[in-house]
Amino acid sequence: MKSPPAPPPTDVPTIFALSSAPGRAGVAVTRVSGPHAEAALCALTGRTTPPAPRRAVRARFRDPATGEVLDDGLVLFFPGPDSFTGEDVAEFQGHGGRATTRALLDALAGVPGLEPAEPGAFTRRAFDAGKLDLTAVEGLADLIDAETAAQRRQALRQMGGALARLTEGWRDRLVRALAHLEATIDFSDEDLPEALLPALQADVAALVAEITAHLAAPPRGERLRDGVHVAILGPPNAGKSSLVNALARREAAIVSAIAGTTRDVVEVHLDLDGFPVVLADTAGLRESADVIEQEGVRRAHARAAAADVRLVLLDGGAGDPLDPAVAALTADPEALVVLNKTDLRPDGAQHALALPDGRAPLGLSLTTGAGFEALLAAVTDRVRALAEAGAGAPPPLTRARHRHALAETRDALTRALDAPLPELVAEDLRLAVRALGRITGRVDVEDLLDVIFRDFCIGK
Ligand SMILES: Nc1nc2c(ncn2[C@@H]2O[C@H](COP(=O)(O)OP(=O)(O)OP(=O)(O)O)[C@@H](O)[C@H]2O)c(=O)[nH]1
Ligand SMILES: [K+]
Ligand SMILES: [Mg+2]
Repeated sequence: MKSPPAPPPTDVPTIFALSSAPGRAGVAVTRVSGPHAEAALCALTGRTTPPAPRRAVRARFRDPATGEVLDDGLVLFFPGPDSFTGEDVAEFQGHGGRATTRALLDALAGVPGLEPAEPGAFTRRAFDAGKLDLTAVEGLADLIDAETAAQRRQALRQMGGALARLTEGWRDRLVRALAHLEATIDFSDEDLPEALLPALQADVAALVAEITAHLAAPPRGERLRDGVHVAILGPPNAGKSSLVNALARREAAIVSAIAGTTRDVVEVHLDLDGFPVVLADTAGLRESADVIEQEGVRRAHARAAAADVRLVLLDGGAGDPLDPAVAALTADPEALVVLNKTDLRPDGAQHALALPDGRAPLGLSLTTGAGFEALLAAVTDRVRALAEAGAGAPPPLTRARHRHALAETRDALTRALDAPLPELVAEDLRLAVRALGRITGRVDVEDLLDVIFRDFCIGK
């Protein structure tokens, strides 16, 4: 049976921190959370009671020790449990200067029972109070870190509980199946529906199929969070570094007429139409006696293998652009093959080059700009297709830990389907419930008992 919620412990420290970015700004927001938040608000503003909940009121912030006025701003009070952390929260909105925020933080440090917050402490308290599950916490972190529009949308969706609802839905079904099975084991002398075990088998098999399909879907969420990796590959002097600079709109990589200029992998972060991209410039692929260049070529191949998109750039100024050193990469039907320097070809931008499989590479001249917009559109299309999770699509997994937990769930369920005894099936189902619960941070089994007692009313 569920015990009533424990009363809030009185010895939890009240924490405070600057919640807006430090430095010069119009406004700086400082938050205080915990049992002494109200006292801190009153001590710094000279009020005897806090303002009405969630109402901003003007106040002078004073150092309680000296009475010196530190700033003139707004204060708000969010009584628990209806606050971000679930505790009493006081918020000071002052001016965003370094000295001003420092003075306010020093004054708060002097209030009894207050201590500076560790990084993430407010969110940790929100999680402990059940205000946010782990996926929402991660969504919040991603939202703060979001650099592109698509990242922002994904983070907001996860923060809003899309992933939590999906996994909690699976978990509820699993908990129900497990509860029914536990009941057949523990109360086998009671009247239980005959068809329970076949129905359970069918439920578990359906869950395995759904989870397997979700795991098999391309890792869009992770790509959108971390960036789609695009590697630019090709023979020396094809213009790879020139292309990276053109896409980045800055001189990120060294360009020269000397073949073998680029040795290390040079990474550039881009925003292509709202999608984050990690573009990699690589060493020209060729046989070389130079050990440093050999290492560069090795790194280029490694990057090619790890990339989501391989862009193979051919040298249109070379006698035979279909360089044997890149034949394998060019033959990859997934690769985006581009013929650069069409300005040097007698057949120009409408080049007649065909790949061995009949495909025609996109033509490009970085010198004249011909074909650049089309290439940019082609790369953007690839990136969008890899990273986009449409509004109707199931919420993507955004972290490796989601994937691990889900794979563990599927493995346990698959074992359960083959387990010879109800007790062993139950054990595997329990492992699956626990693995699934790790995604949102729910690891309790209370709800299992709830289902047993609600659905069977055994021993009423
Ligand atoms: N004519 C012409 N020259 C180009 C074009 N694109 C690049 N180049 C020139 O080709 C030379 C090589 O360019 P890079 O960008 O250094 O080539 P890379 O593929 O990075 O070369 P490595 O790093 O040595 O493998 C430079 O002199 C560029 O200015 C183009 O479209 N037309
Ligand atoms: K070069
Ligand atoms: Mg280069």
